Amino acid sequence: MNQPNTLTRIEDPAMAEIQPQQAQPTFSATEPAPEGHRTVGKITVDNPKMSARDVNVYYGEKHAIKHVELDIGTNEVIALIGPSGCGKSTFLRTLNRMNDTIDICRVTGNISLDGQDIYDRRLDVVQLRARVGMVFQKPNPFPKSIFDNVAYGPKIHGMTSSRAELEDLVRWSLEKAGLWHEVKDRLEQPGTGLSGGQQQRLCIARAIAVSPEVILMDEPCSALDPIATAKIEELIDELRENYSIVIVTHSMQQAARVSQRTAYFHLGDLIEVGETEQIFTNPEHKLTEGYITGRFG
Ligand SMILES: Nc1ncnc2c1ncn2[C@@H]1O[C@H](COP(=O)(O)OP(=O)(O)OP(=O)(O)O)[C@@H](O)[C@H]1O
Repeated sequence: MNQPNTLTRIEDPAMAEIQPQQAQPTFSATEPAPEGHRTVGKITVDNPKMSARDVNVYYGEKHAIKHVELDIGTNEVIALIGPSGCGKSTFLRTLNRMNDTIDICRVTGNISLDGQDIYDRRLDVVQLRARVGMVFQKPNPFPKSIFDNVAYGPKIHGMTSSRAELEDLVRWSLEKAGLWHEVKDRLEQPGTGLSGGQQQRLCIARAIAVSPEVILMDEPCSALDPIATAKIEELIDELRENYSIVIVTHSMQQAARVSQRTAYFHLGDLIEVGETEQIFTNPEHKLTEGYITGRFG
């Protein structure tokens, strides 16, 4: 799908030569896309895990997400990028109904997980959030031991039938999150006593312990130093084998390192989506280009 062409068609070949220079969008970094704007690039994938169609989010009168259409592929990492306030986190939160917790927030449109409408009233939101887990910007371990942080979800969901099974699951999750060797001798100590990077990996272990299919990450490295960030990025790459991952990031380098597809948001519109390499080397839309070249944002 292409953006609406703002130019009149130029048939004269001599004129066509100057067309690229004239091909400026009618909108700027501070203006919303015009009514009827359509996302540039391919919003669909061959093997979607989740699909968002005509998704709108309102906070009271504020229209924060506008007619967004996007597939989340199976076993892919997709990065959501864009200037502050463009709606990345809002869109991310629609994917596991975290917005339900905000009174003034209203979501319209359709979001499905394996073809099932996640906004269906009969759907159990607790189950949904186990299938679509979330890792937040600031590591937020429970005020419990390292073991209990990970064991909590499996216990509530009745996932294990014996202490030994639970211990195996906790170990597996910590191994998957790349934390086991650092904590195996202090499982009974508080999770809050770990370093920031370790706490974030603990939160990832907690998310994967309940066997999610999708993991939403909202700027998971923004509170971490470069070494801890590198570990989380490696982990994201490994986790992709088993999960679909949607990551909001302010770091374009991070988006380029960890994701296969990138979606660029601007004032609530999904402006462009495509293969990460293409978005960063050859974006089609002027707004995407403006953002990735650092002209605004
Ligand atoms: N709880 C809320 N109540 C009212 N407005 C909100 C709320 N949360 C977000 N908004 C507004 O919705 C818009 C999108 O916000 P959102 O946090 O999704 O953007 P973002 O792209 O994730 O920004 P940032 O990169 O700064 O985190 C902004 O204008 C914001 O002020």
